Amino acid sequence: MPPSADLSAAIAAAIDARGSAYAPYSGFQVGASVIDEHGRVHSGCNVENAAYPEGTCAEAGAIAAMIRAGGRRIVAAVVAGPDATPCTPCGGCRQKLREFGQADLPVVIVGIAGDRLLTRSLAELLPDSFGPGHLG
Ligand SMILES: O=c1ccn([C@H]2C[C@H](O)[C@@H](CO)O2)c(=O)[nH]1
Ligand SMILES: [Zn+2]
Repeated sequence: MPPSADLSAAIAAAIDARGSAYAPYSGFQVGASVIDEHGRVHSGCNVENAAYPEGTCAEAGAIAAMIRAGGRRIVAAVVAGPDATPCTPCGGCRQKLREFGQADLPVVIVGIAGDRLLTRSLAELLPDSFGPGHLG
């Protein structure tokens, strides 16, 4: 787990990003953030589409922002859901996190006010996963 100051900043960024979510179809606004190997925080929100399957998750936005900024490793991730039920990442996002995170990567799920609801390692969320190492 990163220092609590860094984690606090990442939680604040995820909450802030949630406020930018474009979710007119589900009404389910999500924000996410990642801390990269340099300690920098990157965030994203879900962006839905009238062609429903084209919508993207908040985690994907945060990862895209990290890559754009030159980050290549995720040391912690935060997901901020819209209610008191932990918004655990979808299967696709678990795999996206796997590309840039180790088995012990902490994924912190927070509630409306940034209260920590659940913390799971990436290995817990995605056991026996397939990753870059499989390709040599
Ligand atoms: O971890 C999650 C779970 C759901 N969503 C989005 C996708 C869709 O826009 C809406 C409802 O599934 O929430 C995320 O962004 N991240
Ligand atoms: Zn997802």
